[in-house]
Amino acid sequence: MSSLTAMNPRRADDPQRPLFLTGMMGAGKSTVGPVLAAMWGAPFIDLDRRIERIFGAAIPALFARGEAHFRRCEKAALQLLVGEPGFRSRTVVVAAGGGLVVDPANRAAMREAGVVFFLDVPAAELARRLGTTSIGGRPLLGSDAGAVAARVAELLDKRRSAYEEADGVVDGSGPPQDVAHRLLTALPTSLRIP
Ligand SMILES: Nc1ncnc2c1ncn2[C@@H]1O[C@H](COP(=O)(O)OP(=O)(O)OP(=O)(O)O)[C@@H](O)[C@H]1O
Ligand SMILES: O=C(O)C1=C[C@@H](O)[C@@H](O)[C@H](O)C1
Ligand SMILES: [Mg+2]
Repeated sequence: MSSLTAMNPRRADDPQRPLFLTGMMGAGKSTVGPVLAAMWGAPFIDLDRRIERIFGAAIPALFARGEAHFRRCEKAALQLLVGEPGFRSRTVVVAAGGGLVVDPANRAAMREAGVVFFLDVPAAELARRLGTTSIGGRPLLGSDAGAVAARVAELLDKRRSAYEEADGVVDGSGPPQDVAHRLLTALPTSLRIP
C-alpha cells in the first residue's frame, strides 16, 4: 500500500462535495489537484482538458477564434459539469481554468455546486514557474517570454478580488505535496480527512 493510499481515510458516511481549485495560471491547480485527489481516493477533473475534449480543439485554437469564444466554451463546460446528475454529492477535485472566476455566473455556479479554494501564489513565483517553456499553451501570456512577469502581475491584480470570493484561500507556494497537505488542513470539516 502506498503512503498516499494509506492516507485515504474517507468514510462512506462522510459528506460528499466537489472541491474547485481556482487561481492564476501557474498556481498549480492542475499539479496539486491530482495529488490531493490521490490523498482522498477521489477522482480529479481538469476543466481545461474537459473543454478541449468537448469542443475538439486545444485551448490556443479556441482562443484563436477570440477570447470571448473561449469563455463561452469554458462556461458551457462548467455548466455541463455541474449539471451532471449527482455531481453535487460527489467528492471530486476540479482544477478550474485560471480565468473561470472572471464571470460572476461561473463563480456562483462553482460555489453552489461545491466548495471553492483559491491557490494564492505571488506573481513573481507564478512568472518563474511559467518561465519560458510553459507559456505556449497559455494564449493570454502572449509569446514574448520577457513580458510574462508583467502580464501575470497585471492579470492577478485584476482578478484578485474575484479569486478572493472563494470559500477559502491557501498559500500555493512550495512543493505540490505540501500545498495539498495545506489544503487538507484548511478544508471545511465536512470535506476534511478525519
Ligand atoms: N507547487 C509547485 N511548485 C513548483 N512548480 C509548480 C508547482 N505547481 C505547479 N508548478 C509548475 O508550474 C507550471 C504550471 O502549473 P499548473 O499547470 O499546475 O498550473 P495551473 O494552475 O493548472 O495553471 P493553468 O491555469 O494555466 O491551467 C508547471 O510547469 C508546473 O510543473
Ligand atoms: O487564466 C486564464 O485566463 C487561463 C488559464 C488557463 O487555465 C486556461 O483556461 C486558459 O489558458 C486561460
Ligand atoms: Mg491547469
